[in-house]
Amino acid sequence: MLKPIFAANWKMNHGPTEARAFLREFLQQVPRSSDRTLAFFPPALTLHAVQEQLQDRHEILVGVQNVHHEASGAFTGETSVGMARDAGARLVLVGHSERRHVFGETDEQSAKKCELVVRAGLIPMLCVGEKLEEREAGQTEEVVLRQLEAGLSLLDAHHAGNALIAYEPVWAIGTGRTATPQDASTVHGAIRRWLRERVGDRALTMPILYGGSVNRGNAKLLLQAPDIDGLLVGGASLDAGNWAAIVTE
Ligand SMILES: O=C(CO)COP(=O)(O)O
Repeated sequence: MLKPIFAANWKMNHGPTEARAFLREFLQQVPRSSDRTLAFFPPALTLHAVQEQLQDRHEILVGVQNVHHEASGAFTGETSVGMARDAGARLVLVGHSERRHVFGETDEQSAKKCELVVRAGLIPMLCVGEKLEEREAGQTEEVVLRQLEAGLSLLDAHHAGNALIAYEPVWAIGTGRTATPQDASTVHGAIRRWLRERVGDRALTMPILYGGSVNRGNAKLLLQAPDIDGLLVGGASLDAGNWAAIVTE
């Protein structure tokens, strides 16, 4: 079993002041441990405050929730991967379902983002997941593997093998409806088999995270299921005490 990764995606929550208060409380409750990896994806404007609070805890990874698919230019309101790196991010979420379905991000853009992220020396966490109607039509694997293939298409096997993958079924995100450990594990297994074709045995140690209505009641069971190597959590990561309990239980 790989060392579990607990990743908090704060989405558009927690400005710098709230983030500082969150981390003061969280760090008191969560001692350093080599048994797990922790990561935070705060909003871009909060990144600096998070880095400041984590200055003695370099083992905790910090990332951004998105970058633009071009390296620089006239893109008002956007963040480039170079800026993310300069600000201290080590990870970048790519292709999150809200980027895809609320902001219309395409597979091609996800691919370009992954390429820029890797070139900048950062690590992409590529998010994939099917919509409810796709699941009901029996298309889950087809959709997930298509997104995976497209997202990693511009990377060589070495860099693709360094990516992190997050399976987040769209119907489970923020809905209180979690995939069962068995259902999630089946999809993770399909992802791992596909990755093995693409990057060889490196796929055996590539973390595949599950996300979608993870909470204190289901986190452990999900992590016990085969091929689920970590959790990418939205709502349940917003309260310091609750998130501390999930990562330490
Ligand atoms: O989108 C998610 C994490 O990236 C999941 O969000 P929730 O945990 O709120 O369902």
